[in-house]
Amino acid sequence: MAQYTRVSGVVGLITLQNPPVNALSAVVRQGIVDKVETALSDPKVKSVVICGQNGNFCGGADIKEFGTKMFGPPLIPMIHSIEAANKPVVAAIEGSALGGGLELALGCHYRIAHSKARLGLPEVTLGLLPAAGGSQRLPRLIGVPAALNLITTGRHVTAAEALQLGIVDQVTDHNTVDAAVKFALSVAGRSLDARRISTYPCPRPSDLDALFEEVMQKVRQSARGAIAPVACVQAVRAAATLPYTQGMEREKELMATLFTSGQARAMQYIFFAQRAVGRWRMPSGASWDTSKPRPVTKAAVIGLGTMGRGIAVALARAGLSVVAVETQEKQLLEAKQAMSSMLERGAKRRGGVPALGLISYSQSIQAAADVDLVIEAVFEDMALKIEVFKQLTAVCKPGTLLCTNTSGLDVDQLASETPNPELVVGMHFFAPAHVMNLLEVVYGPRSSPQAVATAMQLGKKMGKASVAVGNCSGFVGNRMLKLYLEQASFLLEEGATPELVDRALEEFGFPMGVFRMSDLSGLDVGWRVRKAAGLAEPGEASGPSARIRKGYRYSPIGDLVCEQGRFGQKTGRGWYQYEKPGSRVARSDPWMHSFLEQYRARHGLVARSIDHQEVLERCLYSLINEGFRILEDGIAAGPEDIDVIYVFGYGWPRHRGGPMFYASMVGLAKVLERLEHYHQAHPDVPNLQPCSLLRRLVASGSPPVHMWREVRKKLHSQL
Ligand SMILES: CCCCCC/C=C/CC(=O)SCCNC(=O)CCNC(=O)[C@H](O)C(C)(C)COP(=O)(O)OP(=O)(O)OC[C@H]1O[C@@H](n2cnc3c(N)ncnc32)[C@H](O)[C@@H]1OP(=O)(O)O
Repeated sequence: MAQYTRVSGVVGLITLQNPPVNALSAVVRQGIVDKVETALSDPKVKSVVICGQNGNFCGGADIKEFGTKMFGPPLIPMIHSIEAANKPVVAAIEGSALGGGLELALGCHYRIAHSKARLGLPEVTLGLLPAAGGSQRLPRLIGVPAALNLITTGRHVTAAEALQLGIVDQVTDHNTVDAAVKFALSVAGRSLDARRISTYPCPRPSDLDALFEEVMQKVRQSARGAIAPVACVQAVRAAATLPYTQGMEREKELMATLFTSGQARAMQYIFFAQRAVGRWRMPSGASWDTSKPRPVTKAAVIGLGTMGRGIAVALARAGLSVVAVETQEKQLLEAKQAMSSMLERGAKRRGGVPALGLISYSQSIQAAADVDLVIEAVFEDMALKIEVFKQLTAVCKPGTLLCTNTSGLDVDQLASETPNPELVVGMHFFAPAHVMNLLEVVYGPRSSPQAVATAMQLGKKMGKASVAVGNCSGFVGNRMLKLYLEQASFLLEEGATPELVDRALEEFGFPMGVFRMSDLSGLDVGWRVRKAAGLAEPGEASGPSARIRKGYRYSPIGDLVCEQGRFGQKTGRGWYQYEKPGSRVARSDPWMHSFLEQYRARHGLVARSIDHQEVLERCLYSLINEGFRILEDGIAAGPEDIDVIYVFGYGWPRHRGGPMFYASMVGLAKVLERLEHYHQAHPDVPNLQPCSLLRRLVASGSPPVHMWREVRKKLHSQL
């Protein structure tokens, strides 16, 4: 709803009231329509200010209303009537003005923003476009190139940038509503002819066609099959080439296609999933609302390899004091230099001052004596980590939380080596840790809820989607990835090439196919893990037994490639060839093709034709099947947790909503049928056997994702 008061005698003040972000729900829209009418018809009122309750202007349309029958006055005529008003209307922007919120402000005649406010048209991130006139007004106000940038990326701008771009008229450090009221008094009675953005001609750059062609090409490339960014470009083009009313028609037409699309549903699902994972729950019943995090102002990072450096930088950027420890002098100096330039580059890109002063460097673990929390980031070796934890236990003040950055080692085992296992949690960061926005917080049976709450809050503070997961080999992300990688190798044995597999996955929307991705991360990493697990065996054994380990089908192809010293980009050779070690452009490698032919010949395998559909079904459905097992085991609390992990950490295309949401879109019965089919064709691959939770869901009529938890609960109660 909206509240109306008269202030300073002649200013009508309309306050949007819909906590927490004043989203434009039906009642809020009705409130605005009514209160604007009241203000305009009150002869005492000379000008109007629109603001939001609790220091937040407006977070846009109410996303919860999408996909339901819409009631209440529509946004477009509501904004038009504000713009057409014969009294000046000033938007007082505090907190955020996003999506429909900014569109509402663009319908006002003036905009005053607080210096800490954020503005943007993020509809593209929800699979939509700014369809309440935003795609038509913004280019008229700030020009086509700047509007294209904001609308196609959905990025939020600061008040300072908004002022520079011309989106707002004034920025204040003081009370924004007071400033807006003062401003409204100063413009009362002035002509509004030059203040209605919809009447502005759209500035047309001379090379309009070339500009749109270039932007469209760029957008198509980065959108990877997402339709909203393309529609955003088309809508801005309409603003630049058509009169306003026709542009609005085009905006409406484009929005109609997006609004009901599966992509919009997927992206809106991820929006809410990202927030839902913050409401974590452990199998013990402990949860986010009953567990209070501890304050953390000072943290230590032990080990300054690639991961440790990224973690320390991310902590400093979040405003924490960081003690960075590396025992080797040479490595410490190198790390210091690298971390300083990471901070400087980041500050240059984002604006602001690099947080160099927040990090102190030391060769001694003693420096961690007074910190609130330690993140150990030494080499992935259990014995080494146990030793470091022993030292930390001796050095740190009582109650210090001990976190291990590991991508798969047993957090419980490590915890059991310390006198206070309740203080131990895993923090699985993704490389590069100062860039990637995902964190798996791994709890063991003895981790205290407070330790989990603290790690989750710290992750959030670092700007990462943080997901609490149980302890098991590979946790959630890597446990599922293992099956995806395994199927990709089997496909090579059966006749595919790395190029074919990668093309299918990239057309699906992954930024990189599995083989290009493996080349980037380094093939030796997985090889080391397989050797440690007793899977990788040296040599070129042939015959069926050479492809069986522990009774199941195993593909040694990756091990053989590593035996050739081909570790991916860093050695200039992997599944592809590169111009030189460290180069990034993957080129098809004839060596690999003849290696695969020889391999198949040696093992008596006959290559067959494999299409994209099979690649997707085998790689993705096996990964999804493991996702169901993870749910069944209670390692992830719900499908949203898995989907957030995959979208934020593994490049799963956001417009497909994450693997579990994707499975529901494909149809659980279809996923089950295809898994059964592939399991029959490959009985030596037990992982293809459909998981019982999937069967149970199909038997329950394939309920939507948000109801899966109920089915799982019933399944558990019957066990
Ligand atoms: C066919 C024609 C139809 C025309 C339809 C017109 C379309 C208009 C386009 C739009 O306006 S689409 C919406 C655009 N707005 C956004 O994308 C903003 C989304 N929100 C955010 O980015 C953030 O929430 C925030 C505003 C920056 C605040 O961030 P903060 O970290 O402070 O809080 P959160 O935890 O994110 O959110 C708190 C709480 O509020 C819920 N919420 C936020 N925004 C909306 C919204 N626009 N609609 C409904 N609910 C919203 C959020 O889900 C959280 O609640 P929860 O219960 O914890 O999930």
